[in-house]
Amino acid sequence: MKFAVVAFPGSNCEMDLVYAIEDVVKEQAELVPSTATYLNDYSAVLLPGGFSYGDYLRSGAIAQLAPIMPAVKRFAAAGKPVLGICNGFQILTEARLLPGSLQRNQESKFVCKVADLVVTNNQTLFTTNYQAQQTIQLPIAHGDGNYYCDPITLAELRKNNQIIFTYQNNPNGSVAAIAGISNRQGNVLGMMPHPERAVEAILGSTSGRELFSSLVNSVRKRGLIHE
Ligand SMILES: NC(=O)CC[C@H](N)C(=O)O
Repeated sequence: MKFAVVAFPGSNCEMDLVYAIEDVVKEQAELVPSTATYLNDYSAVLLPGGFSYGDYLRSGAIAQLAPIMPAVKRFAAAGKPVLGICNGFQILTEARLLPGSLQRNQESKFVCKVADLVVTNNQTLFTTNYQAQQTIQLPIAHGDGNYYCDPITLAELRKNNQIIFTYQNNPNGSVAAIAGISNRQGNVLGMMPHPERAVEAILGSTSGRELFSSLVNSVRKRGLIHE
């Protein structure tokens, strides 16, 4: 199975994602430049963290216009897995593949620390290897991680179990302490914490491993494998 890791100008977590896939869950990962227009050969598409286009205008606002994005939208519309981490989450909201937006942290400061999270939905393509309501530790590192959506959208997210991760100690002012959400269909996940930075004990946490192993299992079960 082959995963696409899309690199935008200013991405800085793409090699950490490649490491998590190749060295930890032992699958293939390919870096795909954001100038590409084709993603059909992949089992999943991953949008990494970083500062695409220097976060100009708003984080993710320019990246969502990159040539690769129509292919990401087609991939998502086909029900295949798309994961956006940190800046990747920001790009997915800007592209309207996920509802709401990521705004400046409440205290207007960049937050960089390990966060305690709750896996509030372990029934997604990305979370089946976690226990229900499991507490996990993942690093966060963002200036624009304050998730906002209006009350109607929040009610829908709750009703459809689209809130996948929440913070135990809300570090950025996010509505309902939301750290990660999925789309209604469950195949697109955006999260501010960095699972790819928590895949080896030496990194301080291995809580990210289950996310990648869940994704591999789901791809296998659904027959989405491209060799
Ligand atoms: N680590 C990241 O992906 C940073 C995300 C984003 N550019 C921010 O500071 O909010």
